[in-house]
Amino acid sequence: MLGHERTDEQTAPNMNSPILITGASQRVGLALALALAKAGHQVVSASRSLHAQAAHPNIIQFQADLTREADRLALIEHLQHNYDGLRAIIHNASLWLDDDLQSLDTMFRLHVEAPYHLNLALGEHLAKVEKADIIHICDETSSRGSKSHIGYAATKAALQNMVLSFAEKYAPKVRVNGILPGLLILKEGGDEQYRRQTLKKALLEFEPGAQPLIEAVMFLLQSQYSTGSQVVINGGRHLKNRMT
Ligand SMILES: NC(=O)C1=CN([C@@H]2O[C@H](COP(=O)(O)OP(=O)(O)OC[C@H]3O[C@@H](n4cnc5c(N)ncnc54)[C@H](OP(=O)(O)O)[C@@H]3O)[C@@H](O)[C@H]2O)C=CC1
Ligand SMILES: Nc1nc2c(c(=O)[nH]1)N=C([C@H](O)[C@@H](O)CO)CN2
Repeated sequence: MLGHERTDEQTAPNMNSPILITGASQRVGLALALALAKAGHQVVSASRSLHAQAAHPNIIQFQADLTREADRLALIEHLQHNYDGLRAIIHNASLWLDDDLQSLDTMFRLHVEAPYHLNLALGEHLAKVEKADIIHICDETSSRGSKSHIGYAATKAALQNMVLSFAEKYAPKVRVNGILPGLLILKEGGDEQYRRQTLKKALLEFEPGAQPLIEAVMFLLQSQYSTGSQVVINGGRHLKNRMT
């Protein structure tokens, strides 16, 4: 289901090869979709919910639960039948769930199965565009694990590993890279103690918001010589409190 149809009088910028962003109904993904739209890109945003704030002439919202194969197939068909190609796919959709078997299954479907399925199905559509990119939004936690979010860190590690495989599979027409954030935006409603503890985990002790990720995406979209790479944006967290 489309949430925001462009009216005819609106200029159709680059309508024939949009950027697909998964999980752009809120927070980082929404800010990224708006930044890309304002930069002149046509954006298709796929999330379970539609968001009024994502209403922009360059943004088409497509309602999909990406843990469901049927929804992914509908999204793939929409992209293949309505556009000449794809400029990029940005796998941002994610759930940061506490550990239990059901949550692990859900996060595997969202962080691993969905990007795997969409990348395999849309590789040829990407290759139709002069310069095409796939960007996996991972998490720098994967490099060290997380005792409080074991399933989340493991599934994000799998997402990070797929950067390597798809970079080799799709070179040279499609570039595939990962972005590894540390803290970006804290969850709403968290307590002050958690906030202070989290900020202190990095050398740069502040909550940066979506901007570092937007900047990393803009870099990768214009980069001519990056594939199979990881862009880390973690405020120096890997250097804090080292056993020197
Ligand atoms: N926030 C942070 O500090 C950090 C974030 N990251 C990563 O950055 C990215 C953005 O983070 P953030 O904005 O906080 O993420 P949020 O958890 O706030 O939002 C995730 C997005 O994914 C979508 N989503 C969730 N489940 C599904 C589903 N089944 N199908 C389709 N879409 C789904 C949500 O939309 P809807 O519910 O409408 O489906 C939402 O738009 C994520 O990949 C996250 O893992 C990494 C490190 C730190
Ligand atoms: N999908 C999400 N992934 C992550 C989130 C989030 O809100 N949604 N939040 C974090 C934390 O902010 C963490 O980086 C610091 O505690 C990690 N991933």
